[in-house]
Amino acid sequence: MSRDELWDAPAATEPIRARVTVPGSKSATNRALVLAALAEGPSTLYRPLRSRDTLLMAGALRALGAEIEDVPATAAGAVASWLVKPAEQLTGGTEVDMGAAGTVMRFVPPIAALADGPVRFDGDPRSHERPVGPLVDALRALGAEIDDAGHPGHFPLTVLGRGGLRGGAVEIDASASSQFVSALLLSGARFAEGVDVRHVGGRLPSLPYIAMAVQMVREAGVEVDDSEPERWQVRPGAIKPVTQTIEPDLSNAAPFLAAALVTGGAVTIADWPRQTTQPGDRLREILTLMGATCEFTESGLECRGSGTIHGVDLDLADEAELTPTIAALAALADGPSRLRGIGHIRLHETDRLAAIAAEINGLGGRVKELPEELLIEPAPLHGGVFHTYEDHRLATAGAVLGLAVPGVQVQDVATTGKTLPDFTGRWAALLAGTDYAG
Ligand SMILES: O=C(O)C1=C[C@@H](OP(=O)(O)O)[C@@H](O)[C@H](O)C1
Ligand SMILES: C=C(OP(=O)(O)O)C(=O)O
Repeated sequence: MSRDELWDAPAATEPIRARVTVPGSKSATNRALVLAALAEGPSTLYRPLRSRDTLLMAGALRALGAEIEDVPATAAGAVASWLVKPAEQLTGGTEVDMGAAGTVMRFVPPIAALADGPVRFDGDPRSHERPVGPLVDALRALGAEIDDAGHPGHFPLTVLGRGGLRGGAVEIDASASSQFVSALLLSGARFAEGVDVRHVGGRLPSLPYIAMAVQMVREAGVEVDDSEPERWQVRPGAIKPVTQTIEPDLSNAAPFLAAALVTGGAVTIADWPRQTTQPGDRLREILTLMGATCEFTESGLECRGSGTIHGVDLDLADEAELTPTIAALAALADGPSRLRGIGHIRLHETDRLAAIAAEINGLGGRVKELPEELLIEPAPLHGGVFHTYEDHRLATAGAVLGLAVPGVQVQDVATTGKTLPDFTGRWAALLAGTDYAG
């Protein structure tokens, strides 16, 4: 499918009633892959996400010497898995394609410092714009050698692996991306002195994702002290192999649950974890504020729409990747909304504040973009092309609007493959109320 291709987003003719199984969490899959590649023996990940971002992570770790075997699901009911065998010694003299995956861009350079030769990092044009400078500075302070002479503090760059890293105490301004902190925590046990990271600077976004890194590193037998706010101390030591099942991606559940609100229907997301560090868990609260009733059932989380969507005033700094879906719902609400604390998503796959405002307004909406917020007034919307800027979450937001607004055409819907394989097939099953057959 070419990037210019337009997908006719289906309008719903009746309330949607469906049960949806969303694929595994991108963030958990890529953290688990990293830890498995650094562990002292083989690990198994059940139900990993297989999408562009996780295949790029697997490719990066293979380039550094890890073996990753993809074991498909069987007709007899065994779930799909990835078997990861770490390398005896991480190998340099290689290149890593990062695509536009923030997790690959931030989590892999610290690993490359442990390799036995240079590792060159490059990716999609957007990877040259997304921030990495504070992580480069931190890695240098921890003993790494990095050649970023072409465009200091940006990709493409080369990490000159020396087979190990001193580590120790470091200050980092992670206000542009929490992934800088997660990156240091995931590899820190393998640095000679471990790592003692302090965030200094503006507001740190996406805190639940740092909590996810802390939890997964601890599950791998590593000692982490996070008792002080904005400071994380990782003790040096072995990373234990872990056998684990990856949770469904709750951020990717957002557009499917939104369909219940838009159509006054009921959507159940299968296997929603009762306890999780995923920021998407806050959807239960957010969608309730927007007028839905959300409750756990035997099969997962069910959200029922009332037929009316309420406007909301929300600080979304911790779960900012939900913004495109929430903004789409807000554009269809009965009153104005204010989405705050989201300035850093200008540095995501695209400038999301600018893109959301331009595309909803292109359909007749009234969205005002402030430096760190969106103000959204409901307005009668009409059909038209919804551009997506190689941003998977813009594409799914266009699909949500299309349920209520006939004639919405989503450009480059295939960009959803960054984190969600076969989105259009899953969306068709949602509208039909049938199980997604794959
Ligand atoms: O660590 C992670 O897995 C993520 C952290 C967040 O990044 P930022 O802190 O850059 O927003 C989030 O938006 C991204 O989708 C995944
Ligand atoms: C910001 C996102 O991704 P990345 O991991 O590339 O930062 C996202 O998935 O919304």
